Amino acid sequence: MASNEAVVRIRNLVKRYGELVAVDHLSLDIAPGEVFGLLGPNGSGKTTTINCILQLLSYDHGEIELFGQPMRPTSYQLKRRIGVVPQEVAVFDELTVRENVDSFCALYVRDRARRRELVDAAIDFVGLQKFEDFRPKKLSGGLLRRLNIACGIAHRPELIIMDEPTVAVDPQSRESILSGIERLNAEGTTVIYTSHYMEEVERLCSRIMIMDHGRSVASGTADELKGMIGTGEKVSVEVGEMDEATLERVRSLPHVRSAEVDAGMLRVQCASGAHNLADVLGVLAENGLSYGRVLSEPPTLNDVFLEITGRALRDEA
Ligand SMILES: Nc1ncnc2c1ncn2[C@@H]1O[C@H](COP(=O)(O)OP(=O)(O)OP(=O)(O)O)[C@@H](O)[C@H]1O
Repeated sequence: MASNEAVVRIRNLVKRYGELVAVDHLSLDIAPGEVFGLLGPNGSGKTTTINCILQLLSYDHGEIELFGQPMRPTSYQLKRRIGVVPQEVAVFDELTVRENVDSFCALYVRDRARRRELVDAAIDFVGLQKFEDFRPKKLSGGLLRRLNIACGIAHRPELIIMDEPTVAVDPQSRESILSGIERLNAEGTTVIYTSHYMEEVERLCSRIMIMDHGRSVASGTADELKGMIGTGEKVSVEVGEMDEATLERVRSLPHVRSAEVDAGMLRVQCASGAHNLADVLGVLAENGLSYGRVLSEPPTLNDVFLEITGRALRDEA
């Protein structure tokens, strides 16, 4: 494969469940070494897209290529280059942690000595060394998710597809999962990461596609996506009391969309533009108002989703 050839290429993918169009003319290209994020609320079509890529679902229309070759249900040579971490934990209850990882790895690697090395590395990677002999039922939700990941990555795939791997995990396991993905990517692995957590996608992903109702509503880097909208930063200033006339002056600043005082904090939503924070503080100073803490938060991917679709990302989460 030429180094700049897309690892994943999708053109005009359509998947219907009866009347419902779950994926609606979706196209994307993922380059080698990217962490590509599919971000969207529940039901936006992320899992369906993944399952189409993996040929676990038949689809109505479109083309899917992996590593420059058409992906078919029988493309076993391509499938062995992919590691899948499904949304639902899929491990064998009767096997221990080590036996589980080994049995998934054995689907691709026959040599026992090599497999032992890979299984050791995968267990180390997710930090389950102390739990090697445990059966899944004895593991917490977070540890189970880590086992799910070890099973998906042990054979060292070039492309890893992770479908919401941090849903319902404790903060420690979440951090372990996220930093693990960063390490895999640093080693050159391409990753597709689906989530409805914008903070995770923003931290991990080099590019993001925001999905809604099976369609791509926007895609780009996090900065590019935020640059597409008119929403700017949220400025919060600890003011204690504030008179109505000064508040009105803040409201009349050119880039201010709304301003209100709530529990001693002045909260200002700005449109994108330069000097928003300085302008707000300038009005306070001119009117002799002293202030305490000042916080300026840039727009989030939720603001992007909200501005494009009129709904919050987590409405249905
Ligand atoms: N087997 C199925 N039969 C009918 N409708 C389905 C089926 N699977 C998914 N859907 C519907 O297709 C749409 C897309 O679902 P999908 O699971 O791909 O979304 P998602 O973004 O992955 O959401 P989630 O985070 O909940 O998994 C939803 O409206 C869902 O209800």
